[in-house]
Amino acid sequence: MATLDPPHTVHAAPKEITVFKRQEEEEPHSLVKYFSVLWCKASKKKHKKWEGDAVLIVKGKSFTLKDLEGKDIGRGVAYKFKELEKIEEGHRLMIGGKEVEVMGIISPDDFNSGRCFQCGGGSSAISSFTQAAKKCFSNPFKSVCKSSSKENRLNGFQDCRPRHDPYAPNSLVMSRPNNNCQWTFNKNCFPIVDVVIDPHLVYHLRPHQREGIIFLYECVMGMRVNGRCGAILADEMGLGKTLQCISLIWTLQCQGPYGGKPVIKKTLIVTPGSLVNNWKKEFQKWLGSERIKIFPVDQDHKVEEFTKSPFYSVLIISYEMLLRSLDQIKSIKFDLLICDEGHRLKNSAIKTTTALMSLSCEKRIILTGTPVQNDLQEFFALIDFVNPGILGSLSSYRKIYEEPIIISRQPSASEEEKDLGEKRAAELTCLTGLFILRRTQEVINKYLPPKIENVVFCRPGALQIELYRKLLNSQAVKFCLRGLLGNSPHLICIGALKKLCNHPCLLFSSIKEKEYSSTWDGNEERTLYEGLVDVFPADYNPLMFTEEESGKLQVLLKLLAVIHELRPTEKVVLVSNYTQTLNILQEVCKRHGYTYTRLDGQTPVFERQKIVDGFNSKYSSDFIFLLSSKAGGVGLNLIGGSHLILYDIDWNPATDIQAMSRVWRDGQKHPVHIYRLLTTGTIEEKIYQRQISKQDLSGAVVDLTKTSEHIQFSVEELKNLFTLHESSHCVTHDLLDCECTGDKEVTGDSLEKFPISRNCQLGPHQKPNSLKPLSMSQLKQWKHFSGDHLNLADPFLERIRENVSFFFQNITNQSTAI
Ligand SMILES: Nc1ncnc2c1ncn2[C@@H]1O[C@H](COP(=O)(O)OP(=O)(O)OP(=O)(O)O)[C@@H](O)[C@H]1O
Ligand SMILES: [Mg+2]
Repeated sequence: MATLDPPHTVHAAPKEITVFKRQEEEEPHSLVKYFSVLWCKASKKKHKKWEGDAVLIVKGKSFTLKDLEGKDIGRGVAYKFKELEKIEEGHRLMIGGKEVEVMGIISPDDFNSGRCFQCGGGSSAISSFTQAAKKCFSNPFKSVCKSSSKENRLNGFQDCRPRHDPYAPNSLVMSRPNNNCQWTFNKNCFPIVDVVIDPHLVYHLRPHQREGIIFLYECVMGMRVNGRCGAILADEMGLGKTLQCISLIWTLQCQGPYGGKPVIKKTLIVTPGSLVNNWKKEFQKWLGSERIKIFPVDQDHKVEEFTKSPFYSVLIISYEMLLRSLDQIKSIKFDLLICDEGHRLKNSAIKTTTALMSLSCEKRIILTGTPVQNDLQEFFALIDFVNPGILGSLSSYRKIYEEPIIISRQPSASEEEKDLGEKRAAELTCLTGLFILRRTQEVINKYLPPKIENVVFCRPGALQIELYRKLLNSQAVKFCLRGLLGNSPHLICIGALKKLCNHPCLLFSSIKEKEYSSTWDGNEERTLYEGLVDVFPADYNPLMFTEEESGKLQVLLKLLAVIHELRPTEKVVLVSNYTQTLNILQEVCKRHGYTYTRLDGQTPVFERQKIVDGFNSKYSSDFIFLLSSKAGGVGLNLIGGSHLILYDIDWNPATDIQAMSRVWRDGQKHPVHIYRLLTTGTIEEKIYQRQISKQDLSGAVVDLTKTSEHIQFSVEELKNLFTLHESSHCVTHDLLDCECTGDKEVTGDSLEKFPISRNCQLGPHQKPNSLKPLSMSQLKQWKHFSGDHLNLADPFLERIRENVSFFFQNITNQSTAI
């Protein structure tokens, strides 16, 4: 057995312990002890040059030395393990060629949570804060205000009063800074003045928004994590993150706790292009146009204008425009930075993130409706953006948090690994929870009208079935199922099936397009389309499509007709993921004389808000809003519509959820009806099942940027995808293990009684999330019945039943529904 260090004695003697390389000699059940130590390379010098802090872990005869970034810097097995047993504070030992001095004992709890790594590592701000807060603090007024200017200062602020009455009923008063904060931020010893939110705003605030404003205020004022001024407001969609920010900006721009001096002068709001005008509108809605001067950047209003004028205090700019005007933006001193839909900053390497990181502004807020904790790397990027360095370097974060957490989630993890991973996750949540706030939709449910959600399984038309069979018999599909051909041919097959489900004419157009194409891709696609044209009538013209050819289109038409008839003043949002499908839906609107408006990827950004406002206005004559979910999903308010029809389905549940929450939100006056149309027995059902199956959610990366190209399929899965179930009323119901035969209305418990929990990587410390996709077991709790069911209480469903094989329905806020 080799020894790493030959035994020798040094005067004043740290004891050398002989170490063996072999770890297996470790005693399995021996107690683990942890010590904080200083370490340096072994030398005989009297005055040591200590290299740094480290954590020593001793288990029986074996030990590991880790630096504060969590990296192993020494490990081995001790020969004289009695020495290890007796370690105490002040001891010096030689281990693994290093000399260590024991500074103290670390409790297993501090090790398991990872707290012991924080004191020298990235989270110093937090630990020094908690330590400082615990210490008895001398009043900064006493110590600092002895200067000769003290009296002048106090005189100057003698009649410093809060801007609004803090004692008025219902007033919303911000927390006063504690001594520690004053020490850092009130060096001039200004008297403390209450910061009170403008009663004009408070009047409108929901309780969760009041709390949200206090949270944001405390974060940006450095009151939650000492010296750090960042926050992430991750409230679910539609909870009014905009109003909370507007209230904060207005408050900080006029008031401050130190002598009443305003905290900020200029604010930068960066947002997706389609929401620039939405921000403008919200400012006007809540503050009118006089109180605060905002400057939305668009084609006619360039950043220079803002730079030159002292008049404006808030610059609203799109992410794209920000990159183009970065130099100008950098020359302006912003005191507050708000990144709306800030989930896009989850990648620290992308230009937008580096550009925003380069701004010197310390008070940074990310707004996002998407949960931030499902991917630990993305989580780090967001945290590091708002509070740079707070979790240490990326490499130490990986060692201390990410690795143990991921290891603990693997099926092969030992009890010890599971325990460590859980504790590290809990600690990470606890640290970051100081400046992340997420509330779920439930907090506003009671202010919203009922929501009636329906999943409608539409019978495919005869032509659709024939074409579907033929596609499944094609060479291309057979090759896919044998795992042959590279270049993702399955995506082409899936695409063709999805088009067919929407309408056969879409497939026809693709076939015709490819007929003349000579690329390799084209060849592949041709094998898929072989012989298909013969199935269509000889004189088939896709522009003259008939409505009976698509099961979903027939259902859609009947739905539109019944809505028009029974609710003549209500409007419909009609959503598809595809521009070509929207073209067909638009044509249908024309044919039937339905007035419509449309927003898709081609709609110029500056026109979007106009279109949205037009539709939401009570004077609008548009009956239908045609929306491309990918283009217009995020952030839009379409409360003018109270019926939302999802014509097709996306692999990513987040895209569909985004679209659905455009109408069921604050300001909606009518009960909301949501219809998700799926073609029975086809790939659409499979995609839906994939959306709701537990297995798919275990990774739970619910993210708008993930598309079907990122999804890997096994041959087994492809076989399932490429099967048509012609005899089933509803394959999804067949999979539910439900005893009913669909001939009577079956109802489980209401969905609201069923808390839904998302498997996020940080473990079970999150609250359930109401806007997450359903799971199979939750779907089983929905009312469900076949299309042949006798008494349908819902007049809308009654009208479409002829073309429908099965329904699922769930009602939220039931009291006044339908
Ligand atoms: N207290 C309130 N009273 C009435 N309406 C409100 C209130 N708060 C917000 N709203 C309205 O609710 C709608 C949704 O708000 P907002 O757009 O800020 O949501 P959000 O949290 O940003 O959602 P998303 O994540 O989808 O962007 C807006 O029309 C807004 O004016
Ligand atoms: Mg928003």
